Amino acid sequence: MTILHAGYPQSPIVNFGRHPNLNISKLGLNHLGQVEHVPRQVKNSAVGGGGAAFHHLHTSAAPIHVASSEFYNDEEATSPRGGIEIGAGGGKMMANMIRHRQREREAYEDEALSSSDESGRPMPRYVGRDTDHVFGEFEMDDEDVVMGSGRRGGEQYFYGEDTDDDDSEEDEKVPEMLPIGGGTRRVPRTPRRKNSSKCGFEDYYKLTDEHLGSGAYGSVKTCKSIKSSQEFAVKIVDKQGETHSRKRILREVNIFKTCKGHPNIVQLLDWFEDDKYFYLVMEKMRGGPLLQHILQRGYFTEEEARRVTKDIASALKFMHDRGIAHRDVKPENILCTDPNHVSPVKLCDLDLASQRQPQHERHPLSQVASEPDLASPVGSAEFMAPEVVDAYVGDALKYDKKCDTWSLGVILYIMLAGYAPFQGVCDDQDCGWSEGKPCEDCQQDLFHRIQDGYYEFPEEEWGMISEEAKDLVSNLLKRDPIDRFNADQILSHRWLQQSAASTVLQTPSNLIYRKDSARDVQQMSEHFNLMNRLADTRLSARFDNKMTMSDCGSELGTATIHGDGSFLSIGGEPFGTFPRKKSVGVAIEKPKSGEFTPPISRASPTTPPPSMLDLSQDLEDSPVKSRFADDSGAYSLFSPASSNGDEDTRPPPMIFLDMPPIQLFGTGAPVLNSVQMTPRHTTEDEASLNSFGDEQENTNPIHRVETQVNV
Ligand SMILES: Nc1ncnc2c1ncn2[C@@H]1O[C@H](COP(=O)(O)OP(=O)(O)OP(=O)(O)O)[C@@H](O)[C@H]1O
Repeated sequence: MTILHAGYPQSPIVNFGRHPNLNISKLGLNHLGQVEHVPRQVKNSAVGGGGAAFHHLHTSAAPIHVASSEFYNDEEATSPRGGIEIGAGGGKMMANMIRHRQREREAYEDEALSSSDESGRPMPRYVGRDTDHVFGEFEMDDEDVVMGSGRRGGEQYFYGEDTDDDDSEEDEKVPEMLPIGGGTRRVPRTPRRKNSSKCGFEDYYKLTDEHLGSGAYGSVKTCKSIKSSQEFAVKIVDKQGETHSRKRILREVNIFKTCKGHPNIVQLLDWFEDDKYFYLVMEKMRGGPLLQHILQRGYFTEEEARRVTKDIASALKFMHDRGIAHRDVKPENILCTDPNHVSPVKLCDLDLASQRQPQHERHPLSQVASEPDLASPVGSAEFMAPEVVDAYVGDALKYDKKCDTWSLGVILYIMLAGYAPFQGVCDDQDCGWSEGKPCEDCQQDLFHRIQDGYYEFPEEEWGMISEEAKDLVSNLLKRDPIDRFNADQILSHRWLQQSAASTVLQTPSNLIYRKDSARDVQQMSEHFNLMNRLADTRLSARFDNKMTMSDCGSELGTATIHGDGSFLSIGGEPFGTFPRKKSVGVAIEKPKSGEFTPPISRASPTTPPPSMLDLSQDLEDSPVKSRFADDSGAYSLFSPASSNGDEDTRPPPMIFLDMPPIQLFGTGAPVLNSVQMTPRHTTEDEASLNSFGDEQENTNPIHRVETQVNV
C-alpha cells in the first residue's frame, strides 16, 4: 500500500522527490511537522520518531508506508516491515528531509556535470535518481569514511577511504568494497596514489598483446592474473573519451552483477577505476564472436544452430525475468566459450541493457520516475497526468523486452542461411554498398525493408531446413511485438525441445561469398550503435525544464515543435518555446488498448522496426504509410520536415545536432488526448552530439532517424 498524496489542510507540503523506496509524492505536515490526515485504508505502517524516517529513506529496501500514530499500537510501531516512523520527532524528520533534499539537489547537479573535479579528485558520488536502482547500496555522503577489510585469494587486505580533500601523498587511498554477487571486489573509487599498494588493475593483472575486440566505448584485451597466470578478458574504457560516462559503466557493472551465475551470460569478475580508465575484468571467451567462429570452422549444422539459439534464449529469459532488456543482441555480442565448439555461447556487452524492477515489486510512479530505460518517460512522476502514467505502466511495459527476441530472430535467420533477412539495395549498381561502402539509398532501403518486416525463405538455402526452425524464425520476426514470441515461448518451442537434424548448413560459405549480407549486418551495427548510444544518452538524460500540453481534446490536429526553438501547438498557435540544443523527449498519452513502444527509435540491424505507437486497433499496420500527414490517424515523432511534405521550407534536420522538428499529427479517431514534451539537456548529451557531428562529417551520414508512430 502506498501513499501518493497525503495532505493536511493548510499544512506545508514537503516534496520527497523520487526516492525509489519511498512511494510518496507529497506529504502534508501539520504545524508540528507531523504527518496527519492519512487515509485510513493505509495499513502495515509504523509510527515513531521522525529521525528514523530519514534513516529509512536511505536504507529500506521495501516500499515505505507512512501513517499517523492513531492507527497503530506499540507493536506495530516497531514493526520491522519497512515502515518509516513518523510522529513525535516529526520536526526533526522534517529538518532532516529538507537537509536531505538540499543535498540531493546539490549532488544531483554535480553529478550531472562531472564525476571528478578539476584536480581529478572525484566529486562526491551521489547515488540517487537515475542510479538509484544501480548503486543504491553504495550511497555515500561527502564526509563519509569507509573502512573495512576483505580477503582475496587467501590474502587478507584492508581498504579504506575518506573523501576529505587531503592530497597528502602519504595518505593511502585504497579501494572501497563492491559487493558483486557473493564475492568481495576491489573498487578503487579515487585515483590511485603513488605509494598506495595493491589497489590498481596493474597490481593484480598484466595486459597481454592479444586484442579481443573493440566497441564504441573501449577495447577488450586479454590480461593475465599475476597470481595465477589465468587469462581473462578486460574491457578498458578511456575516461578521456567523449563517450565516457561513469553512470553507464556503473550501470553495466550492476547489470553484470544481477546476471551473475548464468551460464550463458559473460561473467564480470573484477572491476577497477583509476584516473584514466575503467577496467572491467571478465571471463575470457576463447571461441570468439559467433559468426567469426562459424566462418573459421567452416562447418555448421542445424542442430548446432538450435543449441546456440537455446543458449541465447536462456540468457534472455534470465535477464527478462529480472526486468532487464539487453537491447543490443547482435552476432558480435554472442561469444563462443570454446575455440573448438560453437556452443555454449554467452551474451556479452551489457552496457545498453536496461533494468526495471519486476512488476510485483514496483509502484507505477516510482518505476516511471527512476528508470533510464527504453520506456523512459520524459517527465517526472510528480507532474505526470494519470493518463500519461497509464501509457507507461500499461501494456507498454510488457513488450519492451521483445526487441531482444526480434534480434534473436535475425540472428537465427543468419545462422541458418548465412545472410540477413533484410538487405538494402538501390538503383546504382556501383554504389559500393555491397563492398561495405556507405550508400544512403541502400541504407534507407534497408530501413524500409526492416520496417515493412518483409523477408523470405529462399528455397536454395531454406529447402533443407526443417519446418520447425522456420516456424520459430517466423514467430520471432513478427513486426508486432504483441505477436512476437517471448523468451519463454522460444524455449518451449518444439524446435528447441528436442535435437534438430544434423543437416550441414550453407551458412559458412554464404557468410564468405555473400559478403554483402555479412556487411549489411556489420555496417548497420556500426552506424546504428552510435544511434543507440545517442538514444540511450537521451533517454537517461535529465530534464531541466518542462512544458506540458494536456487535455487537447479529441482533435489534436497537428502539433509541431520546430528546431528553431518555437513550439507550435494546436492549429499552429504558439504554445511555448524550446531553447536550441536541447534534446527533447515526448510522452504521449494513448488509449489504453494497443501497443506502446517509446518514441525514440533504436535502429540496429537486429533491432525491431522503429518504435510504433499503436493508437488505434483498426488502422492498417504500415509505418511507411504513417509518414504522411493526410493519413488519417497517423502520428510521427522525431520526424523530419519532409515527413509532412515540407521539404521546400525546411531542409531535413540533422537529428540530435539541432533539435529536429517534432510533429504530432492525426485526425482519425482515436486521437491523442495529451502530449507532454520535456526538453532535456546534459553535458553528456553535448559530448555525444559533438562526436556524432564529427562522425557525420567524416562518413556518409545518416541524416535522420525517424520514429514512426504507426496506427
Ligand atoms: N569476455 C570476452 N571475451 C572475449 N572477447 C570479448 C569479451 N568481451 C568482449 N569481447 C570482444 O570485444 C568486443 C567488444 O566488447 P563489448 O561489446 O563489450 O564492447 P563495447 O565497447 O561495449 O562494444 P559495443 O560498441 O558493441 O557496445 C566484443 O564484440 C567481443 O568480440
